[in-house]
Amino acid sequence: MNRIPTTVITGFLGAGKTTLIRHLIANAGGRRLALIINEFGDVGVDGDLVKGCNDATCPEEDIVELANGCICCTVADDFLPTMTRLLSRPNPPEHIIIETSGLALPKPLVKAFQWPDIRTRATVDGVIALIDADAVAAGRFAADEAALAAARAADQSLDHDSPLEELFEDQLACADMVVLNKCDLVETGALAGIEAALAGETRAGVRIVRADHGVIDAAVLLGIGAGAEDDLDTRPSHHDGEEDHDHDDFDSFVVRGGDVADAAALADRLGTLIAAHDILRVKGMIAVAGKAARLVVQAVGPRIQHHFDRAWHPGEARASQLVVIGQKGMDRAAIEAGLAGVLG
Ligand SMILES: Nc1nc2c(ncn2[C@@H]2O[C@H](COP(=O)(O)OP(=O)(O)OP(=O)(O)O)[C@@H](O)[C@H]2O)c(=O)[nH]1
Repeated sequence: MNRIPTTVITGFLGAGKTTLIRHLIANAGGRRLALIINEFGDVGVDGDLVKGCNDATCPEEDIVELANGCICCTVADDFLPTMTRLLSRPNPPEHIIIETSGLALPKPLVKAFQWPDIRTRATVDGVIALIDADAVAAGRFAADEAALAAARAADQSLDHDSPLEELFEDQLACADMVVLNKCDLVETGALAGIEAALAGETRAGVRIVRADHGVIDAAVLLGIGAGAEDDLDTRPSHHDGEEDHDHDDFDSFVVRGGDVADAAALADRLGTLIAAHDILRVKGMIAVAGKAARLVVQAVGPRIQHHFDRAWHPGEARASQLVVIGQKGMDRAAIEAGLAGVLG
């Protein structure tokens, strides 16, 4: 029986997973795709952005959102039933793409493909780890050795690396292919050094491919034929042997508002708040006063981008909402207060 190939796209918050998937859908070479999109925050922004593509290769009914928690922790409750439903359709997709949340560990998801109900009908064609070249160059995943030493001194039982570093390593160690994305933001001369460092974290023989805006040929990404669920032992994780893991090191909340009078002032305020607080990622949709289109706002680390993506649909409530994801303990009240003045 032919098993449906499934590609798992992993990568830290804001690495460019949704951007890559949008390009893949638009250039799928006629393959009928289904998409499972997982997000850490309560509001599904990525699903909305991908549905906005309106591409016949991946119609809206073939896009399933699993918001509200990382897929690695909701495997049994959310992922397995969703996958079973997709596989049981009278006309199942030819290839399934799963976008994990930026904080998800890929290994528990791959392991789910060993479940009896799934393993006869689907296989993991490949795990693709997206790496934000700009963030690596800025040292955002490197451990803050001084802070770690201080934390260990305060708590003798602390034996793990920084949460960001551990996630980064887990995602790389599970990969069949690494995409070094956002190369446009880094000096070309620095890329070879980044690649050499990444190669030290991957399994032997894993290819590293450079990209801007996730532009990679579908033939490179799909059809790897890895069968990743069959060689999990070669994919080490910091959480091997643990019954359970959590994402306690990270937190997220949603800030809502109405029509925003001044989008530039909002971006400025976001920049100030990101610099002052432990914010890792902000994304959402904004209603701008006097504009028929909605503004998509994206912040990855200190870099903030915004663009109008489409007109508000008739009957759709004009509303502004931003998902904020950061390190545990970020000052939510101060961030909310900071945004309140500019969020309408
Ligand atoms: N300059 C540049 N920006 C990029 C590139 N790829 C993605 N971006 C931008 O980075 C931001 C985040 O991209 P997404 O595709 O949403 O990242 P993601 O990995 O899906 O984010 P999460 O789902 O929140 O983890 C967006 O503003 C993108 O436009 C790239 O290669 N170069």
